[in-house]
Amino acid sequence: MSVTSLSFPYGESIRWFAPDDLEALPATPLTEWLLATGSLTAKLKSHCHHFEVKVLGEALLQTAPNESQLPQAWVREVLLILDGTPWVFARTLVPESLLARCGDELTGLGDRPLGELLFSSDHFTPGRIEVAGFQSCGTLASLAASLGQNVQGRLWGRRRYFGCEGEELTVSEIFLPAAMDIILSNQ
Ligand SMILES: C=C(O[C@@H]1C=C(C(=O)O)C=C[C@H]1O)C(=O)O
Repeated sequence: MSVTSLSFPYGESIRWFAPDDLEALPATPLTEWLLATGSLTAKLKSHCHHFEVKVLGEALLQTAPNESQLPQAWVREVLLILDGTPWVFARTLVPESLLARCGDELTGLGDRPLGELLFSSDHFTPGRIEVAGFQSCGTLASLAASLGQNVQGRLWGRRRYFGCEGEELTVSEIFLPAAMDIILSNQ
Protein backbone atom coordinates (compact mmCIF):
# COMPACT_ATOMS: atom_id res chain seq x y z
CA MET A 1 0.00 0.00 0.00
CA SER A 2 1.54 3.25 -1.10
CA VAL A 3 0.35 5.61 1.58
CA THR A 4 0.47 8.99 -0.01
CA SER A 5 2.51 11.55 -1.82
CA LEU A 6 1.78 13.90 1.07
CA SER A 7 4.30 14.17 3.80
CA PHE A 8 4.22 13.91 7.57
CA PRO A 9 2.76 15.61 9.62
CA TYR A 10 -0.87 15.15 8.56
CA GLY A 11 -2.58 16.26 11.74
CA GLU A 12 -5.12 19.06 11.41
CA SER A 13 -6.33 21.56 13.97
CA ILE A 14 -9.46 19.89 15.37
CA ARG A 15 -11.89 21.34 17.93
CA TRP A 16 -12.44 18.70 20.61
CA PHE A 17 -15.37 18.56 23.03
CA ALA A 18 -16.27 16.71 26.17
CA PRO A 19 -18.89 14.13 25.04
CA ASP A 20 -21.61 15.75 27.17
CA ASP A 21 -20.97 19.13 25.55
CA LEU A 22 -21.74 17.88 22.04
CA GLU A 23 -25.25 18.52 20.75
CA ALA A 24 -25.29 15.08 19.19
CA LEU A 25 -22.99 12.08 19.09
CA PRO A 26 -22.97 9.80 16.05
CA ALA A 27 -24.98 6.58 15.78
CA THR A 28 -24.58 4.24 18.74
CA PRO A 29 -22.11 1.75 17.22
CA LEU A 30 -19.65 4.55 16.42
CA THR A 31 -20.24 6.31 19.74
CA GLU A 32 -19.40 3.05 21.50
CA TRP A 33 -16.03 3.04 19.75
CA LEU A 34 -15.42 6.72 20.49
CA LEU A 35 -16.10 6.34 24.22
CA ALA A 36 -14.52 2.91 24.76
CA THR A 37 -12.14 3.22 27.70
CA GLY A 38 -9.77 0.32 27.06
CA SER A 39 -6.99 -0.06 24.50
CA LEU A 40 -8.15 0.74 20.99
CA THR A 41 -5.42 -1.58 19.72
CA ALA A 42 -6.96 -4.49 21.61
CA LYS A 43 -10.44 -3.62 20.35
CA LEU A 44 -9.24 -3.33 16.76
CA LYS A 45 -7.32 -6.61 16.97
CA SER A 46 -10.54 -8.35 17.98
CA HIS A 47 -12.05 -7.22 14.67
CA CYS A 48 -9.40 -8.60 12.32
CA HIS A 49 -7.00 -11.45 11.62
CA HIS A 50 -3.99 -9.24 10.86
CA PHE A 51 -3.31 -5.97 12.65
CA GLU A 52 -0.56 -3.58 11.58
CA VAL A 53 0.76 -0.22 12.76
CA LYS A 54 2.19 1.85 9.88
CA VAL A 55 4.28 4.71 11.22
CA LEU A 56 3.77 7.82 9.08
CA GLY A 57 6.29 9.83 11.02
CA GLU A 58 7.73 10.72 14.40
CA ALA A 59 9.57 13.90 15.33
CA LEU A 60 9.77 16.86 17.68
CA LEU A 61 7.49 19.34 15.91
CA GLN A 62 5.51 22.50 16.43
CA THR A 63 1.95 21.64 17.47
CA ALA A 64 -1.02 22.56 15.28
CA PRO A 65 -2.87 25.82 16.05
CA ASN A 66 -5.12 25.50 19.12
CA GLU A 67 -3.99 21.87 19.54
CA SER A 68 -1.90 22.24 22.65
CA GLN A 69 -0.63 24.85 25.08
CA LEU A 70 2.81 23.53 24.24
CA PRO A 71 4.56 25.19 21.30
CA GLN A 72 6.15 21.90 20.35
CA ALA A 73 5.96 18.24 21.30
CA TRP A 74 7.10 14.78 20.23
CA VAL A 75 4.60 13.87 17.52
CA ARG A 76 3.89 10.31 16.37
CA GLU A 77 1.44 9.70 13.56
CA VAL A 78 0.38 6.23 12.50
CA LEU A 79 -2.20 4.33 10.54
CA LEU A 80 -3.83 1.38 12.28
CA ILE A 81 -4.50 -1.21 9.59
CA LEU A 82 -6.88 -4.16 9.86
CA ASP A 83 -6.50 -6.97 7.32
CA GLY A 84 -4.88 -4.50 4.93
CA THR A 85 -7.50 -1.74 5.37
CA PRO A 86 -6.48 1.46 7.19
CA TRP A 87 -9.11 2.05 9.87
CA VAL A 88 -7.60 4.75 12.11
CA PHE A 89 -5.26 7.71 11.75
CA ALA A 90 -3.67 8.38 15.14
CA ARG A 91 -1.61 11.35 16.29
CA THR A 92 0.15 11.28 19.65
CA LEU A 93 1.66 14.35 21.32
CA VAL A 94 4.23 13.87 24.07
CA PRO A 95 5.45 16.95 25.98
CA GLU A 96 9.21 17.43 25.86
CA SER A 97 9.27 17.44 29.66
CA LEU A 98 7.77 13.92 29.61
CA LEU A 99 10.27 12.75 27.01
CA ALA A 100 13.05 13.51 29.44
CA ARG A 101 11.57 10.99 31.91
CA CYS A 102 10.13 8.20 29.80
CA GLY A 103 11.08 9.20 26.28
CA ASP A 104 12.98 6.02 25.39
CA GLU A 105 9.86 3.88 25.88
CA LEU A 106 7.79 6.23 23.73
CA THR A 107 10.25 7.17 21.01
CA GLY A 108 11.55 3.64 20.58
CA LEU A 109 8.20 2.01 19.74
CA GLY A 110 8.67 1.67 16.01
CA ASP A 111 5.73 -0.31 14.61
CA ARG A 112 4.72 -1.70 18.00
CA PRO A 113 1.33 -0.29 19.10
CA LEU A 114 1.57 2.57 21.59
CA GLY A 115 -1.39 1.08 23.43
CA GLU A 116 0.60 -1.99 24.38
CA LEU A 117 2.89 0.35 26.33
CA LEU A 118 0.25 2.70 27.73
CA PHE A 119 -1.98 -0.09 29.04
CA SER A 120 0.78 -2.32 30.39
CA SER A 121 3.05 0.19 32.11
CA ASP A 122 2.26 1.50 35.60
CA HIS A 123 3.70 4.85 34.49
CA PHE A 124 0.59 5.81 32.51
CA THR A 125 -2.98 6.42 33.67
CA PRO A 126 -5.79 6.62 31.10
CA GLY A 127 -7.71 9.87 31.53
CA ARG A 128 -10.55 11.83 29.99
CA ILE A 129 -11.86 11.38 26.46
CA GLU A 130 -12.88 14.21 24.13
CA VAL A 131 -14.78 13.76 20.87
CA ALA A 132 -14.96 15.62 17.56
CA GLY A 133 -16.99 15.34 14.39
CA PHE A 134 -15.49 17.57 11.72
CA GLN A 135 -15.38 18.30 8.04
CA SER A 136 -11.85 17.56 7.00
CA CYS A 137 -10.82 19.79 4.14
CA GLY A 138 -7.15 19.45 4.76
CA THR A 139 -4.46 16.85 4.97
CA LEU A 140 -6.62 14.15 6.59
CA ALA A 141 -9.05 14.17 3.68
CA SER A 142 -6.11 14.03 1.29
CA LEU A 143 -4.53 11.23 3.27
CA ALA A 144 -7.80 9.26 3.19
CA ALA A 145 -8.15 9.86 -0.55
CA SER A 146 -4.59 8.63 -1.10
CA LEU A 147 -5.67 5.45 0.69
CA GLY A 148 -8.60 5.05 -1.69
CA GLN A 149 -11.07 6.22 0.97
CA ASN A 150 -13.02 9.31 -0.01
CA VAL A 151 -14.31 11.41 2.85
CA GLN A 152 -18.08 11.92 2.52
CA GLY A 153 -19.31 14.23 5.25
CA ARG A 154 -17.83 14.38 8.71
CA LEU A 155 -14.99 12.40 10.17
CA TRP A 156 -15.34 11.36 13.81
CA GLY A 157 -12.51 10.91 16.26
CA ARG A 158 -11.51 11.11 19.86
CA ARG A 159 -8.65 12.53 21.88
CA ARG A 160 -7.57 10.71 25.01
CA TYR A 161 -5.33 12.00 27.80
CA PHE A 162 -2.85 9.71 29.54
CA GLY A 163 -1.29 10.92 32.79
CA CYS A 164 2.32 10.25 33.63
CA GLU A 165 3.96 11.67 36.76
CA GLY A 166 1.93 14.86 36.73
CA GLU A 167 2.22 15.38 32.96
CA GLU A 168 -0.16 14.36 30.18
CA LEU A 169 0.30 12.99 26.70
CA THR A 170 -2.58 13.02 24.25
CA VAL A 171 -3.60 10.45 21.69
CA SER A 172 -5.97 11.51 18.92
CA GLU A 173 -7.63 8.75 16.90
CA ILE A 174 -9.61 9.54 13.76
CA PHE A 175 -11.81 6.82 12.29
CA LEU A 176 -11.28 6.72 8.54
CA PRO A 177 -14.22 6.29 6.13
CA ALA A 178 -13.68 2.54 5.67
CA ALA A 179 -13.87 2.00 9.43
CA MET A 180 -16.95 4.19 9.80
CA ASP A 181 -18.70 2.29 6.99
CA ILE A 182 -18.03 -1.05 8.67
CA ILE A 183 -18.88 0.13 12.18
CA LEU A 184 -22.08 1.87 11.09
CA SER A 185 -23.18 -1.06 8.91
CA ASN A 186 -23.46 -3.07 12.11
CA GLN A 187 -26.34 -0.92 13.39
C1 LIG B 1 -3.49 4.36 22.74
C2 LIG B 1 -3.48 3.25 22.04
O1 LIG B 1 -2.51 3.03 21.08
C3 LIG B 1 -2.92 2.93 19.74
C4 LIG B 1 -1.67 2.86 18.95
C5 LIG B 1 -1.08 4.01 18.50
C6 LIG B 1 0.34 4.03 18.00
O2 LIG B 1 0.95 2.92 17.86
O3 LIG B 1 0.85 5.14 17.75
C7 LIG B 1 -1.79 5.21 18.52
C8 LIG B 1 -3.09 5.25 18.92
C9 LIG B 1 -3.80 4.11 19.49
O4 LIG B 1 -4.96 3.80 18.80
C10 LIG B 1 -4.47 2.18 22.24
O5 LIG B 1 -4.24 1.04 21.76
O6 LIG B 1 -5.50 2.45 22.91
